[in-house]
Amino acid sequence: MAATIPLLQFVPTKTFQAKIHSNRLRPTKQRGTFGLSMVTCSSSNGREPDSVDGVKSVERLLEEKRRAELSARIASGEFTVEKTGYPSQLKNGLSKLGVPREILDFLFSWADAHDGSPKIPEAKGAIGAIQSEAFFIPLYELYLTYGGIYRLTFGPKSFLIVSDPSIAKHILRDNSKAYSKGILAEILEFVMGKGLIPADGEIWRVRRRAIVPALHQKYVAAMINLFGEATERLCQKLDAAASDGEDVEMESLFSRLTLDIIGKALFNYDFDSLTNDTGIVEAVYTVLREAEDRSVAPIPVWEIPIWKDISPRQRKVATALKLINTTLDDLIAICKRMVDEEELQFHEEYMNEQDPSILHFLLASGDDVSSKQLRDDLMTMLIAGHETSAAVLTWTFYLLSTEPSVMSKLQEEADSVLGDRCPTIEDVKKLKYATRVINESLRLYPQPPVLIRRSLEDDRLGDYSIKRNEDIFICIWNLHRSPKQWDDADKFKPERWPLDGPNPNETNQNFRYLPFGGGPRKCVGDMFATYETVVALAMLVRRFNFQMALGAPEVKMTTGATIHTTEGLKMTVTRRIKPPIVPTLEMPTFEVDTSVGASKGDSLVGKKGL
Ligand code: HEM
Repeated sequence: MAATIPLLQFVPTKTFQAKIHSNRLRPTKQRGTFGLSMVTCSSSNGREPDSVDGVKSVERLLEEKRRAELSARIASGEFTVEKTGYPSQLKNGLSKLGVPREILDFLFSWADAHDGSPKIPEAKGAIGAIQSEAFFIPLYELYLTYGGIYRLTFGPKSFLIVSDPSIAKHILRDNSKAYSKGILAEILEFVMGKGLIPADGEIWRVRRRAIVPALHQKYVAAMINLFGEATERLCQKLDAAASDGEDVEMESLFSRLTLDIIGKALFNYDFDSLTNDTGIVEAVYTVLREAEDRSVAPIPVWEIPIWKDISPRQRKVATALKLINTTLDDLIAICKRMVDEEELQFHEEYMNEQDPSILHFLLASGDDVSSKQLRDDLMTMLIAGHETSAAVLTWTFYLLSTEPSVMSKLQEEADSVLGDRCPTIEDVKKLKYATRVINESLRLYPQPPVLIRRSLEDDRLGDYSIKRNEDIFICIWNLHRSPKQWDDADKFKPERWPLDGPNPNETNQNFRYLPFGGGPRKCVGDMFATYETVVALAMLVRRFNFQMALGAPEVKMTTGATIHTTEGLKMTVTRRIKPPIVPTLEMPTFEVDTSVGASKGDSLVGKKGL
């Protein structure tokens, strides 16, 4: 099944850049991950020599021309299938299975006669002719032409692309029982098993009911300290880089930051990946990359039994998985012993102060589940809560590098709310602008950019009838960037979310904004992730200035489960000359740590004098 996804590796037009983002998004020829896409966003942060601008504007003109040509080709119907493809495909499929032609003719003529509904607009798969490889960019182009639902057909395979809020609401919330995770579950099975993300049906219901209570308010509040401590470790790394005048690659640092956080938060394990790159950390990355690569492989060779034994890569994956599983089994065993020795009084907001992890909560709650299922759930949350948050931070810092005025406002807020302290839950609630920056970053760079579903029964989507077994992509990228839904859709504008308004979510935005999905399968870690990214953002910007590094490679976008960069986010980090801090009554005093150099004030983080 994974082999179907690379078929989607088509298009992005170079011309798309001006449309999508004022910072010149541009496609690349590099391979995408998770079958999705790749574009580049050149990000020089205004530091390119002037002469380059002339070349860029010629390039831009050429790209606009190419884009106009693409639009004209779409409009001319070149990619449009005249007749609905589904019944004929189904008919052919059944015919190949041996169903007699006469019966099929009778059935399909009856169905046609009784199906008064219009046919879903269809784009056919000669799309490779457009010559490009990014995924959601052409999906966006086609959305502008075909509207909120259209079918994309590649040879024998077809997908419904949904970019309409009310249809998204129907699939995700109103009729969610009629949809499964489809392809996604198939791709992720080897690593997540029957964990919460791929699981469907009864297993999902039972596991969701067990896991959601673990992320209660008291737990999330306790995590704020963990976010602060982990970010402080990152600050120390950046401080050293600032002293040495070395540029830093922020994407990999964010990936490590969030891995360290999620390891502690889930099973009280310190990956310490900010300083350590071997063993279990390497194993986690091996497995993650494999999951992404499988989704774009043309042939699912890993399903050939002998391949597992002879392919060095597959052997490495198997070894990595074994190490992770053994580590998780050990952690589960250790935690079980702790719970057995504990004087347990389990209640709704139960939390063990020494080990506030989700694993501890689950075991203490008497969660009656096999170690394998527990492992699947932990692995699922490890992946779900790691790359997503890292990607949010990466793209937020990229966006900030393009809008210095937003950065200044953010720093002002961080200075006045946090001073030199490690954030508390009350602080985080006051970091309203930082929260809006994260909300807006998630609008422009949704992680993941598409949600995958498969229909389990016939249904109606808007004006259209669909049959069971349709593979569906709910294109959050399109929803979040639709000019129908947003003013200045491509502009990074945290101000679009009023500071005194509610936190934007799928409900109050009527499903045009879905950073954490919606309906029963909505992310269980939304609050956790929001606080995590707000804490990291505020702590980093109060202490450092960030600029795209001089001569850094263009920031190019490639999508896996989340949107990655292709060559990292290389930045120059400098310590801020700090403004005076005006103490407030709530603010504790601090001991001065004179052991640290130029940013002495910042080294006080977490050292409360009172
Ligand atoms: C900024 C960070 C995050 C983003 C953008 C994000 C986004 C999402 C989205 C869009 C979904 C819905 C998927 C779908 O409907 O197909 C989802 C599901 C999920 N997320 Fe997150 N997530 C984030 C962080 C986390 C964290 C930190 C955790 C765990 C602590 C987590 C655990 C999960 C789980 C378990 C599901 C599956 C829920 C279910 O199917 O019942 N996520 N996430």
